[in-house]
Amino acid sequence: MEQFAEILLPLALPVNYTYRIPSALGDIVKVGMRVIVPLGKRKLYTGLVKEIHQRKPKDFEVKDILDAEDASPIIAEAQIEFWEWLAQYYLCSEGEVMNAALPGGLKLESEMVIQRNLAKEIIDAELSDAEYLIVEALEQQDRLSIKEIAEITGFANPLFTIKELLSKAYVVLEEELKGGYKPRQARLVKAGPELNEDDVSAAFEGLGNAAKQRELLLGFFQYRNERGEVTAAMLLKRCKASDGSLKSLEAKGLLEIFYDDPFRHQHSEDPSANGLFPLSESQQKAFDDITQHWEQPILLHGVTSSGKTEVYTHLMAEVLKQGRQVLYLVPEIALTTQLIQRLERFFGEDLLVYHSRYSDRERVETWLKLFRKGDKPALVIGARSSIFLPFQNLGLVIVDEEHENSYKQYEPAPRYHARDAALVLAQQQNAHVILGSATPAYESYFNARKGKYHLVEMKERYGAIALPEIRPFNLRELRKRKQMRGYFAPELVDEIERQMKKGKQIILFQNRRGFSTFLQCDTCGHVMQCRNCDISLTYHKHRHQLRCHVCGYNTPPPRSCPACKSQQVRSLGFGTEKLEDELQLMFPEARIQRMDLDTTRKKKAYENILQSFEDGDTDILVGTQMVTKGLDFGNVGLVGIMNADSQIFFPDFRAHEKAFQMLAQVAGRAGRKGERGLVLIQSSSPDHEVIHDVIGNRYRSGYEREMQERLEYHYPPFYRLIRISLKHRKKEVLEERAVLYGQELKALFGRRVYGPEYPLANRLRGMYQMEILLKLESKLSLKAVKQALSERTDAFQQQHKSSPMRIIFDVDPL
Ligand SMILES: Nc1ncnc2c1ncn2[C@@H]1O[C@H](COP(=O)(O)OP(=O)(O)OP(=O)(O)O)[C@@H](O)[C@H]1O
Ligand SMILES: [Zn+2]
Repeated sequence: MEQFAEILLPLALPVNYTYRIPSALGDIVKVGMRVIVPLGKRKLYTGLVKEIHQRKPKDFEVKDILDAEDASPIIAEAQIEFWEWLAQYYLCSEGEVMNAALPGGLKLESEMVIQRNLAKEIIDAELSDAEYLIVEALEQQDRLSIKEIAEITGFANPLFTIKELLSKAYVVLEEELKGGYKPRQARLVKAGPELNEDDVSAAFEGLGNAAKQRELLLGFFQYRNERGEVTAAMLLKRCKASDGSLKSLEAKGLLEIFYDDPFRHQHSEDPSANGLFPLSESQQKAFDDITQHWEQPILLHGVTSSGKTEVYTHLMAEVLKQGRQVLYLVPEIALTTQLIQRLERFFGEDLLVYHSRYSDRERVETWLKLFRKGDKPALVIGARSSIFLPFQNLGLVIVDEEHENSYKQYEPAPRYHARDAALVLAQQQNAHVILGSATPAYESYFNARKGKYHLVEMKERYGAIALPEIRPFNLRELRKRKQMRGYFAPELVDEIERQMKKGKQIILFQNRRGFSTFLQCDTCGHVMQCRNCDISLTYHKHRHQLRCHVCGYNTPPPRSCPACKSQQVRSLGFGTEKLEDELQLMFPEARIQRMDLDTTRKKKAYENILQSFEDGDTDILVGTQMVTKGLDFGNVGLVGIMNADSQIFFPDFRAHEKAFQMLAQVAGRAGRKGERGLVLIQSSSPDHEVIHDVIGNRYRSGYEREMQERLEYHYPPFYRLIRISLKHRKKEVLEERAVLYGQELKALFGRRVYGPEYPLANRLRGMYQMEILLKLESKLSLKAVKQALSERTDAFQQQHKSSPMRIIFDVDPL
């Protein structure tokens, strides 16, 4: 019976492709394994086997799988089901999901690289014409990938010819995955099949006068006695022998070279709760409540510093004890260094950390480690991409700070939300899920109120410390009365001074990086804009540059206005850089550190800034929203919010929700140990209801207000959104197409279609863009909608093939 395989290719193809499994590979190819397949005339791709079946495709000629790239699968079968869901839900191809899922080193555009074996001289008679062509090409160039060879020689499938050349030793394989990684493997030596260990003298006799080999064999026995394990490198060094001698012994069957599994040292100790902090009464209550109800997803709503982390830790220990696996998702791994160190002490070898900022090598290693654990207990702590890891016995998923936007991937597809995807992953693997936050996303809270999640609340801070006192200041009034000291209300300045005298630390929050937010000409009003984007440029003083925060374009600041040549160019608005400068002038003695994208690009930068704060070497920490994410420092007496307005008045339906979350979170960094903390908020509308809610710690009142609005204006959680971004380099083309496309969608979905409209910025990275928003009633079948949407879009693109407009779907956009 002929066998076929459905192959995932790392491309945005609408369907997966089917290939024949040639009989030579019949026993080798398995689901979850990487294979090499031809695509089009010349291209070779590495794809992943999704399914093996006997259904011969009817409407096209099937090509053969050329070779297998792995000896065994690299993903668990359960993952495929998850990938399918992601592709279907987020409207992208399974290949795109696979691309996002696999770490670079396991990626599929791998390229085998061939080199000429210079030790082997060319004997024409030994080579076929095809083989000769390749050898010749390699004489010209040191190394060639298979793809390159295909291009140079014009062979569609040079692979088999290359295999011949390999066996004839004309070429060698530099088997190198692009971006590549192979786990480090130790080359070890053990007794061979011909070695009779009961009578070793026979072996020595058999070696006759091959002195080096005798010495090597003797060395092997000695070494093995001492160490138990013999590495080839050490043995050769000790006996001053060559690899050739070792190979001769192997050829005689006396010794055998083998490669060690680098993960064999993994042993999972029985994880026990020993060493965990005992839970407080309210934590214990939450713990019990959770374990009694966790057949259902849990929403843990606990105020800042209520000690949610400790509750998670006990829950993790519980699940690990049951022999199952745990995924602990955090929005930003760099901010959890201390936590990781602590968890490492309890969970030891079972703890794995995964994050896209890690090197490829580290990520592949973690991936394979987890995969090889099979169904053994493991705890993974990681950022959003860790939902893709090959769990095979997932018992619990925790999504910490579940309201965080960083769980959403914007670019490229799949544009998934790790929290929502984690809920599905957990369901597929029959695992418990806990979403936790001091300021839950309104959608999550809505689900809890509706009974879809079980709500667990923690209303007190750990150690019964009061929530901080929060005082607002009216920027407009203070400016009018000319009382502001630079960007500071006088009380804020006084309070900073007082806190420093007390030996307390201070966090100042300004959600803009750079020096000034824009440069404007006083004479004509011209604002310096990015060349590629419809965005004003930010001035960065330390680098003396104007920079675009979207595309990275930068240029020295102009001496005069480019529009009217006036010299009166002013910088307006302020970012963290300027704040730091002003602060240093005001408090020359203060030790100030800044935490934003610009200061944390280097690998250890985050850790260093936080460590310095933790150690008390920093008095004032200035930062963007990075300082809001779950930081836990005991000595923060004061938090200052430099300007609450930009959050509150941002033109987005979630602005109030987000503003509340951000303000409440940053406020929550104050007074976590010992004394009650103080928070000062500067705003031009200090009477705004959002600020009132923050001051009074009234999560629910904002929630209820917003629910009214969302219902009325057709927003989530009552309606589901799909945002369709349309992009083109030419404005006219975009506008014309967008209108046509919009009409087609309106014919399908009627009044659920909004737009096309220009978003806040018309042009980003050199592309003009417009948006269409679909608002879908929650009772609508999302699957049917998506089906219709994909089909109509494909047809539309077919009709407008020349210079196509890019159409990007974002399901549940943020
Ligand atoms: N059972 C416990 N024993 C000792 N210390 C505890 C315990 N529970 C919590 N703490 C301490 O209380 C502080 C606050 O806890 P944690 O950081 O977990 O709060 P949180 O609920 O995650 O707050 P946030 O939402 O603000 O991040 C931490 O310093 C933590 O070490
Ligand atoms: Zn730009």
